[in-house]
Amino acid sequence: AVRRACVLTDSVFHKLVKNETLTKDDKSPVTVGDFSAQALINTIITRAFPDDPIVGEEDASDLRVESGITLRNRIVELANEALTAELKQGDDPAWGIGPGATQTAEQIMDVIDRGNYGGGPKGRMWTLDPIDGTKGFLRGEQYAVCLSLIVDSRVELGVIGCPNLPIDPSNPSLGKGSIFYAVRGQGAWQVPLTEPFSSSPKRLTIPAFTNETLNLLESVEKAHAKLSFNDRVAELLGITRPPTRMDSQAKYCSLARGDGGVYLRMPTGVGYKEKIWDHAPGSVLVEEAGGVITDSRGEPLNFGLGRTLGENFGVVAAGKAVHSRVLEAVQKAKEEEALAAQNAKI
Ligand SMILES: Nc1ncnc2c1ncn2[C@@H]1O[C@H](COP(=O)(O)O)[C@@H](OP(=O)(O)O)[C@H]1O
Ligand SMILES: [Mg+2]
Ligand SMILES: [Mg+2]
Ligand SMILES: [Mg+2]
Repeated sequence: AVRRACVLTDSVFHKLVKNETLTKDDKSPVTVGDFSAQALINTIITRAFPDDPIVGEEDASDLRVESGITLRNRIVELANEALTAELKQGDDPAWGIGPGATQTAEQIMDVIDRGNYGGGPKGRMWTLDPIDGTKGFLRGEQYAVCLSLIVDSRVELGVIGCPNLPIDPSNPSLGKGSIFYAVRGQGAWQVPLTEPFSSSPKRLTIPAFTNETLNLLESVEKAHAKLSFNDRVAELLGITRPPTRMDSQAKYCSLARGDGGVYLRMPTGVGYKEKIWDHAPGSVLVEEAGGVITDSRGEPLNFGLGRTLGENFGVVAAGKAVHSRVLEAVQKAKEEEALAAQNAKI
């Protein structure tokens, strides 16, 4: 499902025109690529696991009204193109894909809305972010197709497709496009996007870092994370390498294979709650690569609270040894901030 969605989103990027993007209520963008990829993946999950609910980022309400007709028609066309594309290794026609698997507009809208599940502490559920890092996607930079399976609040499986991420940053000639995946207890792995089943998977482990090699992975978008706080944490840790900024859960993939040493995402203070689909796949990937992921207090992320992670204390992910040092630096930077705020009041 993730491979097929990556092919879809990559082709949408090359065909995207200006009026194919909507601005959601929270001012964030969503494109025909996000909607059609959610239709595609929800179709496959629904056919393969009919009883499983899905917590998906997008919903079809804006497409069901008069003003959404042009966008809806385009999404139906793109979703059907992706659904009916020829079967590849690993595909099963029972999943509603392959030549002839066309759906009506009504079916496409309904299957997008299979992502409306509210989440919660008990039972099986999938999380889907059809395009994570939509802003990166629109810039032609990093984005990711992100899927996870949660059972009783615990992430058991994470799959992250990164069409624009170099396969090996130290060897650019290998090109771009990988799928990263982890099954709880079975390790973290990387396979090429083009041939995910016929190549031998590469096992990922977070390497040891020194102060000279350590660096931060952070958002490109200033509205998504408090980057000035990251700078102070880096300073406290004695980090000299500049941070690596990239959109999406490609940051978790980069962390899992050692391209960067710490993923730090602190709230910007506008009351935004982090969404479970933005962290569930990445969290199991990092843990299976030998890392630790918590909020900025050192508490585990709770995937059983609903569609969000609840009150926002940020996210800290790193290798085991580095993680405890980062938490200390984060506490120190928070204390400094509180002190400065107090002094400002006086
Ligand atoms: N104010 C905010 N604070 C933190 N995250 C935010 C935010 N507004 C939007 N986001 C989330 O940030 C995600 C992208 O993260 P990153 O900056 O790491 O690329 C978005 O995912 P989508 O692009 O799937 O909507 C969105 O869910
Ligand atoms: Mg979005
Ligand atoms: Mg997202
Ligand atoms: Mg998204």
